[in-house]
Amino acid sequence: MKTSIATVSVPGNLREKLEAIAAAGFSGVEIFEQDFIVDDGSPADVGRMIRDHGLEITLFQPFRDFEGLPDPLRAKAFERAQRKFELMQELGTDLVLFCSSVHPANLGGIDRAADDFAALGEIAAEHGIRVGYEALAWGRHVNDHRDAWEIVRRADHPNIGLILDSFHTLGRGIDPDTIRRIPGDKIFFVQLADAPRIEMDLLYWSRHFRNMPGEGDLDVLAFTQAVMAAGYRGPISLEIFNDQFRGGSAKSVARDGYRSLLNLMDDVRRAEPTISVDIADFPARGDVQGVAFIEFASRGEEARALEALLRGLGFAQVGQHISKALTLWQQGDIRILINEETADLAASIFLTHGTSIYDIGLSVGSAADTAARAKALGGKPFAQALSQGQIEIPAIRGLGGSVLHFLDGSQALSDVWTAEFKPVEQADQGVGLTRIDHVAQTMTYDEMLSWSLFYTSLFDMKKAAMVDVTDPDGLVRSQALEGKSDAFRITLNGAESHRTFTGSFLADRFGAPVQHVAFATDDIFATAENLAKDGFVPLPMTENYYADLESRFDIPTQTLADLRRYNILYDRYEVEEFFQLYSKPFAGGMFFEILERKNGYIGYGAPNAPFRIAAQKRLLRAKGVPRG
Ligand SMILES: O=C(O)c1ccc(O)c(O)c1
Ligand SMILES: [Mg+2]
Repeated sequence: MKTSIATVSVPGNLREKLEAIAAAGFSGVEIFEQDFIVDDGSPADVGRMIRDHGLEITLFQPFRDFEGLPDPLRAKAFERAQRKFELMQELGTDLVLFCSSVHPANLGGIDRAADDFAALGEIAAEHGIRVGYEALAWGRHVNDHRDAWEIVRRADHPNIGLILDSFHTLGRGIDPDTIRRIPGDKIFFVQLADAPRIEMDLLYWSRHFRNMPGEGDLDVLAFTQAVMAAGYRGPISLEIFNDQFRGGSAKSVARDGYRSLLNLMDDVRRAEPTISVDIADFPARGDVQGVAFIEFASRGEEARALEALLRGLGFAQVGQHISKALTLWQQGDIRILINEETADLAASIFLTHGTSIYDIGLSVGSAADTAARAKALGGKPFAQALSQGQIEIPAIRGLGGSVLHFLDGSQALSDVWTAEFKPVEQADQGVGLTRIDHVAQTMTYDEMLSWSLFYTSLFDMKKAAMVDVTDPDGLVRSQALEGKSDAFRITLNGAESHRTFTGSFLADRFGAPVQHVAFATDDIFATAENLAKDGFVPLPMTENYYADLESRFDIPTQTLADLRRYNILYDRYEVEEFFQLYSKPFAGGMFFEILERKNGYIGYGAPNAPFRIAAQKRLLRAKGVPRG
């Protein structure tokens, strides 16, 4: 299968676009005319440059406002078309996209348009060119692929075919299964785009908000299944108009595009196994069964401070690595590693960013399969030299350089804790923390789609609704991703301003660092009591907060007193209840959360977030940001 992307989807000048597109793994490219015009090379030069990148020009586009015009406009449109055919010959491509006319003088009429295309087909044939007709969702008379198909059918010319674009079909709410009745050989080209479901003018929506398949809310899968079921076997191409992408990095946009396209085509063959999809086989999305470990890069004083914090939270040092400066801390099913190595990735991360979580271990069904899928979708495997006695654990680079390790129940991997670590202390009950409820990653707002695509293409995870969290100094958007079971949840927090608590943490980190980890307990009051005995001081909440809780919810007097006493935050939805408490920020803005979910509460306490952030900022402003 030819994988293709339109130049308009990728930022940069034409050369930068081509470089990124080729590097991401695409085999073809749609040349958006503007991108060609702004280049200073001749058509032949540009064509050569594209082929030198190992890319084929799959389509030249768009040609606007051709059909349905009265003379002399009609004659002028034919003349314009002829010039573009000549240009295409020099560029070295034979397929052009004509989009349905928005011209005020367009007279309409299916047969008039069909006659225009039949006549155009003759000229196209003389130039060895094929013309594909696409219904723009906002076309003046033709805005539905079924009408565009009727025009192509009546034009009845071998050089005239149909171009389908998922946005125009799905954006208008047209049933994609209507594509199944179109002969596949008359579909000349297929463009894909997704988009978030927002009520707005179609043209504006299309030109500014499209995104990669899987990043939005449209049923691009059903559309692509229909196209393939119709017998289409040409290039599948991404055509994404998106303001954010235009200002982003060419490399990342192209990489996300490739990931999204392969992920989608894999979904197509799994959803409808009778469809043959010509891409290499790779394993299905895995189910994540939980967070097996989180690993800090730290050193010296900062590492001692972190150890003290972990002890205060009830963790015991259960292991010392047999050959590395690596300690293992445990409570319940929670494992935390502190890496003080001076020569590997942990070292370089500590030196540049201070104490950070740089590695997350996930428990999956098959570690090898998960790593293979990640690689097939353009992910980079991660490997460091193994020290003596170390087990090789499959790992990949996350976006932005962090690391994900995969553990499973296989003999070799499940032995890692006993094989690689010498016992130090016994783990006891601690303060009652049982497991990691979620890991919260921080990123710029622009990176959120990349990360949600990264996780949802790799794992069986669903996106929860986006939540706005207000910080005194800006907005933070929060998106939760959840596995099939609730064993693995991750929240992506996108900061738009560096003055937010999230944004200021991000400013001196790299990639999309973990800012907080939430531990679950089955009894938060008992845990809080244990913590108090151990001298742990939680993030203090204000009296105003508790007065407001009292006014909003009917809370028994004793419970309310306990919430106040232990600085526990509270939320309720019908019978579902949620309790949270926080550590004070450490290491430049990281923190731990302790939570209890009751009666199936599935959220993250979003109503409490502004109060928690204000409390964190109050502390930081009072003391400056302690690093250790
Ligand atoms: O927004 C547009 O004008 C436009 C142009 C060409 C396309 O293929 C398309 O889908 C939209
Ligand atoms: Mg299009």
